Amino acid sequence: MAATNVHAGQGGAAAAVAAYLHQHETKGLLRFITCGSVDDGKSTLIGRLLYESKGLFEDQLAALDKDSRRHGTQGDNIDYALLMDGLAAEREQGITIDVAYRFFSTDKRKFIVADCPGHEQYTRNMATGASTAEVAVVLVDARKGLLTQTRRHSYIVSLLGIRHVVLAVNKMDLVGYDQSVFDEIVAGYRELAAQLGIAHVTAIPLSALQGDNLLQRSPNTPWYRGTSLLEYLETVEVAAHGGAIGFRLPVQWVNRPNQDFRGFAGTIAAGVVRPGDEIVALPSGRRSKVARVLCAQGDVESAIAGQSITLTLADELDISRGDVIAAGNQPPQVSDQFAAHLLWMGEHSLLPGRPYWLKIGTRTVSASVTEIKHKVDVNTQDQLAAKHLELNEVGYCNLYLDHAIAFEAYADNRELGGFILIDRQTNATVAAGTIDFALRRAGNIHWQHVDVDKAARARSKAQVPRCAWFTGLSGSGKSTVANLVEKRLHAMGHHCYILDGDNVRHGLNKDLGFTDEDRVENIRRVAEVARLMVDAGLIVLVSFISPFRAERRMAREMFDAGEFVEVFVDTPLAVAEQRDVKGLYAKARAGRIPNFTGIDSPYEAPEHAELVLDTVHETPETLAEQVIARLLG
Ligand SMILES: Nc1ncnc2c1ncn2[C@@H]1O[C@H](COP(=O)(O)OS(=O)(=O)O)[C@@H](OP(=O)(O)O)[C@H]1O
Ligand SMILES: Nc1ncnc2c1ncn2[C@@H]1O[C@H](COP(=O)(O)OP(=O)(O)O)[C@@H](O)[C@H]1O
Repeated sequence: MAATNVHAGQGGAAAAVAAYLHQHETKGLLRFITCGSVDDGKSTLIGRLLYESKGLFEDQLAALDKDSRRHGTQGDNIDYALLMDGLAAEREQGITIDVAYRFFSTDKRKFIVADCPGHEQYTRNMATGASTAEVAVVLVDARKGLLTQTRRHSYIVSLLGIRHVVLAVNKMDLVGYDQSVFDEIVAGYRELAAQLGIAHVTAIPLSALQGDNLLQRSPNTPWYRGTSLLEYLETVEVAAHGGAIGFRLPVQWVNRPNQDFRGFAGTIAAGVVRPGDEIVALPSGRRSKVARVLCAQGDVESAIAGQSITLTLADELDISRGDVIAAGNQPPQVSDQFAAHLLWMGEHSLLPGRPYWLKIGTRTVSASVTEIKHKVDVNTQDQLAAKHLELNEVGYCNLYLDHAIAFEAYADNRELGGFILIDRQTNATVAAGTIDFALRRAGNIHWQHVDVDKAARARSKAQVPRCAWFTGLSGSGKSTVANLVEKRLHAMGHHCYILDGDNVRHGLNKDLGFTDEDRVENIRRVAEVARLMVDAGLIVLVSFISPFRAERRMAREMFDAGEFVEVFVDTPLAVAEQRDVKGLYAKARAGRIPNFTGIDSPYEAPEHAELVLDTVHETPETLAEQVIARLLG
């Protein structure tokens, strides 16, 4: 028996975990999570499991060596990934997760326990701990019975696809080992489990403190005929996720040491592979056959889920990191739109329409939530309307990706169905997600070919289409300068159009106000319109406050290189407020306009604008000339 301890966010874990797993290599591994609060006796239970199993050693491990596990390097340690894979990849993104991993083993199995504290940050902590666990031990205090937190934890357990739950009814000694107390709690829990779709529930009466039914059956509960907790953990059969589906290899890197060898390396997410198997590379859909399957020791006859391999193929296919090589006769789906659950972990709320990085398997693409269908009260599972998601909230959302990816429903395969969302400015992990299904409309909408293209339209107008994107505070001078620019360009015979916030908000965007989420949508829509206008060959002048960097960046990325010219109308707040052309600042200061930019709603100044206009020292005419020079240059 051996046990060791590692805290996520601390670590040096790579080497220690690798060493630990190697030492017990021949035994099966079970990952489980414990949920419940300290009051329920969770610490006692875990401590006792480790202690009573004898031979305990505890070892605090030094800080995680970030470099050692940077993705895409050859040095990625596979055993380490065993622990840190899946949703747990967020640690790399700098999120603080309060999950303690402990390791111990018996003669029969080795175990990794993710111990998540039950307090405040439960959602993201549990998401982290549960994302790789096969079993959840849900603790209940026999005196208190099922609590809101039992419901909450069980919901997250079910959401993250844990199929085996141990209902550990603890502190049985304090209710006199009364069978009726136990039976009542179990009956209540079975009802809950049925609602949540948890298939396998095993209830065990325990006293963590006294050791009843922990390692052996206790004489204090003669009416209980089941196994002890440890026996259960040693023997429970957990079918591998994705066992029924075909071979899937998310490609981690392409190994090309010389011209003669081109291998695709990664960890098998599901299924089995053998030389000669038909495969399909996704999302490209190209087909070939497996030539060789290589493990660390060299060529092998077959490899299975969980193993790290390098494949070579019979044909030269263009496959790169992030692609999925899959069984040719049983490929996963490919889509760019999904319905998914999101567990929001970000300090700032989720804003529909804002692009985030979505990381699934080894692939990273840009994605945004197009709609929050509802959020879920994690305590009651009630579905509530929502415009945004806050820290620790769970929402059911539609997502749109800028590239199609190979995926599987999370219920079928955690590797290809679980993802994280990453904030593009801060690189922090802001959500864990589970794919439910692809939206059918994704497959039904295709790009329609048109014969007259942007270049032809631009030629007929004898101009280079561009988008000048004016951003700045209200009253900074966006409209004034944009107007002058249009007037002059028009006089020169150019084809222009001004999209002004005030005007567009009277029509296309009249349903939007000034909350963060409405501003995100406001900018998304006008950026799409501007893009269409540039595609039509026009020079477009967008004059919106556009206060957030994320949306200005999104707008920029909609255009071809050189088309987007960000113009920062750089007027200090004090100056804009003094001008107060429309009297809005006075109203905002008087508290009559909530969420006013610069007053109680942020303005994030551009960091890399193509042009910065100084309206304090230059005249509008001079500034207009600067913009024109840039647009026609
Ligand atoms: N709460 C609040 N905050 C900021 N601005 C407000 C607000 N309420 C009304 N207005 C008026 O709306 C104009 C800004 O609209 P935009 O579409 O450019 O704003 S944003 O880009 O969505 O932030 C802005 O026009 P400009 O002064 O031309 O910038 C204001 O006149
Ligand atoms: N150098 C300058 N550039 C632009 N506007 C200026 C300048 N100096 C003073 N102003 C005045 O500032 C105000 C800017 O208002 P506006 O153009 O409507 O701003 P915005 O569109 O950014 O809300 C106008 O009254 C304009 O005359």
